[in-house]
Order: sequence, then structure tokens, then C-alpha cells
Amino acid sequence: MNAIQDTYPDELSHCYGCGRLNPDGLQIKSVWNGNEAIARFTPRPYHTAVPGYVYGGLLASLIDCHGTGTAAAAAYAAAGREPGTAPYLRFLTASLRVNFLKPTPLGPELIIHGRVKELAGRKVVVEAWIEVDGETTVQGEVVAVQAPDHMLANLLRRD
Ligand SMILES: CCCCCCCCCCCCCCCC(=O)SCCNC(=O)CCNC(=O)[C@H](O)C(C)(C)COP(=O)(O)OP(=O)(O)OC[C@H]1O[C@@H](n2cnc3c(N)ncnc32)[C@H](O)[C@@H]1OP(=O)(O)O
Repeated sequence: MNAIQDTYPDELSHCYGCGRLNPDGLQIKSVWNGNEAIARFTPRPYHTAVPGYVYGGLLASLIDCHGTGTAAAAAYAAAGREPGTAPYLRFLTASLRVNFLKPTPLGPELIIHGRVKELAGRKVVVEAWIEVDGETTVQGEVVAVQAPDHMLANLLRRD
């Protein structure tokens, strides 16, 4: 199955966390399975907090962009629409909460989970957590709001 980020139009694919067209970004890929979205990411050695452990800001970014990706995938599913079709359902982070439950070891692959807690109108609340070696080290919540039409119109305008 495609990652939701692979269905975003080019103009909306430059995000540092999830834009497939940002060569310096994290390029996370969130795959929706009908119940939750899953992303996998292996931090690089330079994503260090202290030797052996992952930097918290990176973990927050993973929760953030996986949250907005989960929101987009869930919104398309709830509308019975094919992901990536226009008019685009693209979400911005209105609020991000992250709890670091225990240090996250640097080295193994991280599995980022996202589940919808609430979906109503333009707002989707996503609970997300990061699992490593079978343990949850980070837990968070993203309030994702569908980008208003006037913002999208500016970005999608072609001359
Ligand atoms: C960066 C700019 C690019 C713009 C182009 C967009 C293009 C799409 C590309 C996306 C790119 C990738 C994104 C990756 C993740 C980021 O990194 S996003 C970057 C960081 N986030 C931002 O910069 C967002 C800045 N904030 C805003 O622009 C505006 O506050 C927002 C989020 C669009 C909301 O404004 P609005 O559309 O006027 O919202 P509004 O109609 O008042 O509220 C809608 C609903 O959301 C709720 N809500 C709004 N804010 C909050 C909040 N903080 N907490 C709780 N609920 C809230 C409201 O209560 C309301 O709920 P209901 O009453 O319907 O239940």
C-alpha cells in the first residue's frame, strides 16, 4: 500500500518531516491499514541526544508529521475517497503534545503508530506513539486541522 505522503501533490511535498521532495528532510512514510497508520524510521548517528540515545526534537518531529499524515489518510477514508485526489485533504499541526516516557535507544528502527481519537469537521485528533524493540518510549497527541482553502489556493496556483 502507498504511503499517504506519496499521494500529496508536488506543491505540498516540501515539508522537512514528510515531504518526499525535500532531499534534506526526514521523508517519513505513513501507511494506513484501515485502523491505524504506521511509519518506520531509523535515526542516523547524528540524531543524538547523548551517546546512545535519540534527540527528543527528532522524536517530536516524527510524532508531528506522522500525526498529520494519519489525519489525511483517515480523512480520505472517512470520506470514502481515494487518497491524494482533489480537493486535497491536507492537514496542518495546530497543537502538538509529546511525553517522553523513557530514553529512546539510538540504533534500532523506530515504529511510529498513529490512531484517530476524534474526527469531526476540519479537525482530527491523533494519538501517536513510538515503539522501539517492543517498548513504547514516546507518546503524543496531535491536533491536525485541514488547511483552509485560501492557504491551499496560494500554494497550488500555477502561472
Ligand atoms: C506552515 C504554513 C503553511 C500553510 C499552507 C498549508 C498547506 C498544507 C501543507 C501542510 C504542510 C505539512 C505540515 C506538517 C506539519 C507542520 O509542520 S505544520 C506547521 C506548523 N503549524 C502551523 O504553522 C499552523 C499555524 N496555524 C494556523 O495556520 C491556523 O491556526 C490553523 C491550524 C490553520 C487553524 O486555523 P483555522 O483554519 O482558522 O481554524 P479554525 O477554523 O478556528 O478551527 C478549526 C477547528 O480546529 C480547532 N483548533 C484550531 N486550532 C486549535 C488548537 N491549537 N488546538 C486545538 N484545536 C484547535 C478549532 O477549535 C476548530 O474546531 P471545531 O470548532 O471545528 O471543533
